[in-house]
Amino acid sequence: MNKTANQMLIIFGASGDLTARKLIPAIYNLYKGKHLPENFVVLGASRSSITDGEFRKKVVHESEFLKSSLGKEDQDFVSTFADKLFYEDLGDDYDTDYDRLSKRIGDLNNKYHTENNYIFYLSTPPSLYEAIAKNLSDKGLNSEANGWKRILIEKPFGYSLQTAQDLNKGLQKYFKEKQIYRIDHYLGKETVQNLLVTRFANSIFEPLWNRNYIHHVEITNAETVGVEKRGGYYDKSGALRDMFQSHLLQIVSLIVMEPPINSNAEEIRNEKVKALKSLRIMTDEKTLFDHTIKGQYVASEIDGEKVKGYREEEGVDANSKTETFAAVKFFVDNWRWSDVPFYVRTAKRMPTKVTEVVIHFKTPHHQVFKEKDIANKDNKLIIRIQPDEGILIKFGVKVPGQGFKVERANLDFYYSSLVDTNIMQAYERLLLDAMQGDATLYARADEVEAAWAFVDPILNYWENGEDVKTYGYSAGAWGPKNSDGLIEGEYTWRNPGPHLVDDSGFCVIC
Ligand SMILES: NC(=O)C1=CN([C@@H]2O[C@H](COP(=O)(O)OP(=O)(O)OC[C@H]3O[C@@H](n4cnc5c(N)ncnc54)[C@H](OP(=O)(O)O)[C@@H]3O)[C@@H](O)[C@H]2O)C=CC1
Ligand SMILES: O=C1O[C@H](COP(=O)(O)O)[C@@H](O)[C@H](O)[C@H]1O
Repeated sequence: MNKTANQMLIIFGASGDLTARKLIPAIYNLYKGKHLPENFVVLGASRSSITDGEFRKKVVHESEFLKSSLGKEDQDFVSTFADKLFYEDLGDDYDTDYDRLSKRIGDLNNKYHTENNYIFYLSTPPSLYEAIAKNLSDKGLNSEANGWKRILIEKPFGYSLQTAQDLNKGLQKYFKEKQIYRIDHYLGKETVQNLLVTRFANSIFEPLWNRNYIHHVEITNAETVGVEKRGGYYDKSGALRDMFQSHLLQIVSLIVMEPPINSNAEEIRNEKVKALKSLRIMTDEKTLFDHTIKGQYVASEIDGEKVKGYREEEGVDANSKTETFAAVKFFVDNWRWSDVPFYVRTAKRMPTKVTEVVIHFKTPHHQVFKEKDIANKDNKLIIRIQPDEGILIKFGVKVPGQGFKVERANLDFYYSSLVDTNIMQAYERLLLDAMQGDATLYARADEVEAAWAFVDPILNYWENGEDVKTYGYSAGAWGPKNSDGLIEGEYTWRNPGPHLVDDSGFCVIC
């Protein structure tokens, strides 16, 4: 295991949702699991005027997010952990505020011997990232002359290719690329990382991992929740920016990439960038019309309870055309993947929470046994990212008895069946990696830009195209009805669902 140096974590946006919901619980679990260095403190910063004690009360002692994961035995840990947390408020006058912040960092560093090693975690609105980086630089807090300095930013990394490039340039004025960590929490999920191991630590999959044997690739990311309290943010973002550009294209890059020469961060990221650059960019309106589907959930009942439509959600425009469902078909222009379609969909308010990758293998080129249903005849490798993390292989077996009737059987592996395995949550894993200076699971500037280059034309078309429609789907259904037709031939999504709205045709809501 790598050694974690003594250090300080400075969280900007410490009074916000992400800090309370994800960051502090993750740091607490690292503390409890003895992964933190001996000398470690957290300094929270934001404009809210609160004391160290009030901060500790909010994010530790009275935190509903921490409470839910605490057992009786945790009480001792909780108070010693809380003692490691501090808070400094920032007003709107950056000069004096950052002077004060800089002095506080220095004082804590001297008192708690954190050896001038600092991680600045920016959990603020993204519009502040560059300004914060500049302020830190103005105070010399980016200098590695004495101790290392890392800056960690949350998605979204831009709103388009242009804004992502501007953000990258803006940050790189003040921090070197190797100091910048762009967090994509899907890369912190064990099963996403396991995509690399499944492919490159086995000799049974990789020989088949190409156009000769794979018919198509299907990726589904479904959530049961709606936009919850993030309507204001989401309405300006939509599913394509919120999930597809980041998390889902990261998964795609791990499926598409060539084997890296070793597991070094730069080698893996070089291959991921090549993979993202090989996605065929869709430019003409006909292809964009045929290969993309945009949907939005409408009011419905789930288990007897009324559920709001997207347009009724707080913070959402009553005439919004923002998509809560996005499905895209695309191709990868390289030797390995030529002509293999990829189908990727993501949505909120679906019947179940699931993220999975399905590799559909081609059916045998000569039919020895007569099987009827082609969709059930193909071998499938299903990588369950969440929940029930694991891998399922579907293959044909003979039904006992006369003749050769073939049925699908399952070879099913569940991560939970591994003994003594404590699966770290994504934020724990990623924070620990950043603390140890391992950027393998962080997105590099060129990866982010390559993903935007693919997504930009779809967004432009969805926002400005003449024939674009936003199709309705009932909250709790598997998306708009016409999304079933996106997958060609005799195939469909692995879990096609009931289409509660207008089952006979399309329900267009714009
Ligand atoms: N919440 C989530 O689930 C996810 C969030 N993210 C990203 O994480 C980041 C934070 O999100 P979230 O916590 O939800 O947002 P919130 O709106 O809940 O929190 C934003 C924080 O930024 C602080 N802030 C605002 N202006 C300033 C300023 N000028 N200087 C310092 N601090 C400031 C706010 O505190 P104050 O008003 O006291 O200054 C608050 O603490 C965003 O970039 C978001 O996109 C990414 C994935 C998921
Ligand atoms: O980044 C985001 O991810 C969550 C889904 O994360 P998961 O780990 O629960 O799958 C999504 O709800 C949110 O809209 C998005 O910003």
